[in-house]
Amino acid sequence: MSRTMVAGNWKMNTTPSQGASLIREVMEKVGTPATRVVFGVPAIQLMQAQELVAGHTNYALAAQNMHQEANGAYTGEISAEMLTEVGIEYVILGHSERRDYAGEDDDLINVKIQRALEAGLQPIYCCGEKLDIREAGNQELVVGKQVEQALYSLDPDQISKVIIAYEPVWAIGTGVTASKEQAQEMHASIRRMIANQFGTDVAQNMTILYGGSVKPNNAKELFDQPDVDGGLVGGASLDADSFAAIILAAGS
Ligand SMILES: O=C[C@H](O)COP(=O)(O)O
Repeated sequence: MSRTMVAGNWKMNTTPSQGASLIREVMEKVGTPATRVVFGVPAIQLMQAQELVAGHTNYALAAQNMHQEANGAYTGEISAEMLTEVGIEYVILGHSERRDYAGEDDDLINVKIQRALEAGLQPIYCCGEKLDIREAGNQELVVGKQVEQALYSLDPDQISKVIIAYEPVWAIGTGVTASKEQAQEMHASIRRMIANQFGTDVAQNMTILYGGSVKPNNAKELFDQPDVDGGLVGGASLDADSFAAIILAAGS
């Protein structure tokens, strides 16, 4: 299977009707995509959006979060099993906004990843350094620790279902994108870590996405890097023309 994927993370944007229009518009513009396309929609829209993508080759949905327990007295939360029962295939875990605003750390994210995998979801695991870490030149060290804590306890079968999204926090929603060299350097470093821990085959098959101000005008040069397999796109995924252009930039 090809490693390429373009995922949109709508965050807390779009009402259900706006979201349905956006999915329809993107699908109309792109047709059958050559790469996997995933819409990361707000929880309340998942079931309606699932009806729109069901049966369409290469389109799928991601939840933006889920709880680490299978069920129980967790008011306001959504479980992995609830997601899989309605046909959701992916879940975004460890996004920097959840780390910052909900206090999630890599130990918790590790538990969530295991729960997601048990339920049959593919986690899109987000990691990435803040600006002060980048300025100090410690990005490989810090991202390496995140990857180690969140993923190293997985078994070979589990890790083969994980997608990693490298998202430098300083590039998220800022309009400042990592250069193609910076992205490639970090993606290669993450892939090396995966190879060292799980073997070359696992590393070579792993999808590693870049996220952080991906736009139509920078997507191709980022996606052309040998270790950048596509993108996790925030702001630009809310505009059908922009998201369609980014999908097409990923090729196959
Ligand atoms: O999950 C997506 C990232 O947070 C990137 O967001 P952005 O494309 O708006 O910078």
